[in-house]
Amino acid sequence: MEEIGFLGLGIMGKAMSMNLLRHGFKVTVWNRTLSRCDDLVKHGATIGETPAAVIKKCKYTIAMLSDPAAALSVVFDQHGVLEQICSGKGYIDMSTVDAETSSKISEAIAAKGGHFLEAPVSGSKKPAEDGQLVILAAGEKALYEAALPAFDVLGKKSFFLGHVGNGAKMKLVVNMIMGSMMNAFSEGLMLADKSGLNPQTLLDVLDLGAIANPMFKMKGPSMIQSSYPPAFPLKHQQKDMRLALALGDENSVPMPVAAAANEAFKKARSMGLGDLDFSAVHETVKSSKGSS
Ligand SMILES: NC(=O)C1=CN([C@@H]2O[C@H](COP(=O)(O)OP(=O)(O)OC[C@H]3O[C@@H](n4cnc5c(N)ncnc54)[C@H](OP(=O)(O)O)[C@@H]3O)[C@@H](O)[C@H]2O)C=CC1
Ligand SMILES: O=CCCC(=O)O
Repeated sequence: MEEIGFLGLGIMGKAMSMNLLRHGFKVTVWNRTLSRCDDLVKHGATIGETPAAVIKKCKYTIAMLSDPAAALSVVFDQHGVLEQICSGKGYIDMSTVDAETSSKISEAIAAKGGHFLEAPVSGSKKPAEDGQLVILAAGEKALYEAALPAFDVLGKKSFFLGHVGNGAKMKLVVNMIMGSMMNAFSEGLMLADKSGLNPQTLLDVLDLGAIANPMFKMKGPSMIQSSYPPAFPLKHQQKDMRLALALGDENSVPMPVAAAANEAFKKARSMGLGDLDFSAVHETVKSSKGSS
């Protein structure tokens, strides 16, 4: 595969672009805070001064950005993707955004003769480092097939879900379920503790039963210690809950559990916990009245 551009070197983007470098891909990177490129340069990456410069140099460019506003800014703003995208060049946005944002980007890129694929991912920092992501792609099938050599390095499984928007929707449904589960898990840990049970024993019981899952196993011990090192920032989970609830509105789907979970994530953000891991929502349960 030709040289790959990579825009956005946060928790996920840094891990993913490092993985591409380790597997022999030539990678040109850009990040809004340019100093974040330094580590990648030490591992063989080249720096692009702007998103447009990266697009000009590379046949394919991946983006991994915070949210819809960031994804749109990198494409539409001065020195953005649109200034250099053209026929024969592909843009693959792996950020978690809503379908409308993906469609706006897709239409603008197509109008310039470029090619677009949305490909949000399931899996957090460690699966990104280990190339074990689940890739939820939608858009131009030919670009999906061209991207497979990179996707095979980045993930353990790739899905092609049809037209643009389906990848975004699938990702938001998955994260809505995950955010709702996290709140139930947090309340369960608190209930066990406050009713005189050992929360670690609860983790052991859960891990042997029908609801055993990697998230509980990985996050539980840290939550018991009130430790929330950011693998998936809470502010992004709350963004995903907000976008998922909007998707529910569009489709007249009642989602009272997700709405309650979103309120807890919003409360956590108001407590200044947005940059911690999304499991820090546990602090909102601990801070509730009567849980001194
Ligand atoms: N962390 C996780 O477990 C997972 C995250 N995701 C999704 O992946 C995306 C990235 O997540 P993650 O890496 O954790 O997030 P981070 O907050 O670690 O990184 C966000 C990236 O977006 C960039 N950015 C933010 N705002 C702008 C802007 N206005 N213009 C240009 N660049 C901007 C940041 O640049 P700068 O360094 O300058 O701030 C940084 O490169 C998000 O959509 C998230 O929902 C998906 C799966 C798992
Ligand atoms: O969007 C991030 C979700 C994190 C995960 O899938 O474990």
